Amino acid sequence: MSKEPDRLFAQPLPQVPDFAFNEDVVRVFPDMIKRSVPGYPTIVENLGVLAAQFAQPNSVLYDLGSSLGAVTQALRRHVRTDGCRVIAVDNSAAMVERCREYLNGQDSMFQELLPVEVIEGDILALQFQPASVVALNFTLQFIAPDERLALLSRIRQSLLPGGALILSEKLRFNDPEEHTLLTDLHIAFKRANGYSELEIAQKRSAIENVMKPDSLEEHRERLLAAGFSKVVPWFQCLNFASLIALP
Ligand SMILES: Nc1ncnc2c1ncn2[C@@H]1O[C@H](C[S@+](CC[C@H]([NH3+])C(=O)[O-])CC(=O)[O-])[C@@H](O)[C@H]1O
Ligand SMILES: O=C(O)C(=O)Cc1ccccc1
Repeated sequence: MSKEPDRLFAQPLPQVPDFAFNEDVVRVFPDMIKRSVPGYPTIVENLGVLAAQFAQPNSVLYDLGSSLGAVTQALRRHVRTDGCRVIAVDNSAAMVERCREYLNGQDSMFQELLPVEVIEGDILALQFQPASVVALNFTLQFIAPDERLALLSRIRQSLLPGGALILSEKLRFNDPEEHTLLTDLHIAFKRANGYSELEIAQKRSAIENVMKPDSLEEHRERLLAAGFSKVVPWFQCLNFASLIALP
């Protein structure tokens, strides 16, 4: 994994452009996500453990919005179920290119890993195959809000009995006091990880047009509307959470 530190927003920018998953972001992404998302390493590692409980023989495990394939690597490390394969999908060409390199690296270091296919494409246009695990690890928040229900409904339709969707997201909170407290604590987390006030402010303005978090209640309602029968939060650290949704 690239060890390059994230300094993308360290210098004052005359105008902060909208955040995009381009080559500059790809270069620093492992550092950026670890220093920006409290609990990220715990979520990724445990996603593999969870997936192993839901994986069904001869089915697909999807990693949607796979970025550099951290979730895909965890799935391949933990799932041993017969006939499973991983399909990782991302619409950033720069992410997909580097993801394939990292997965080749994983293949050369470990034996008996699940087969994997990395697709460069829009998850909104994907034809889903029968799946036992679908991971949306901090991806749904980048999908246009009016597309989210239809996507979750298609995922629900593709899920096999015994399978699960694992959905991780940044949350907003309807209670203003709770929202402010957890947002301030998230800023303190970023500061503690070496980000300056300028970096925090410029990153915030870069993502505010492209990343639209929902509340836990909105997630639950929409997942039920999409046909899921049960929604179980299994992790929360500050304003970041991960949910298990059962078909
Ligand atoms: N419509 C779309 N179709 C496909 N990919 C998309 C789309 N929209 C956004 N993406 C992709 O979703 C990913 C979101 S990052 C996921 C982290 C990863 N899951 C991880 O566990 O390391 C989250 C973050 O950076 O906060 C990016 O790679 C986008 O290109
Ligand atoms: O950086 C932030 O404040 C975030 O909310 C998370 C994030 C992490 C990586 C890319 C975009 C957003």
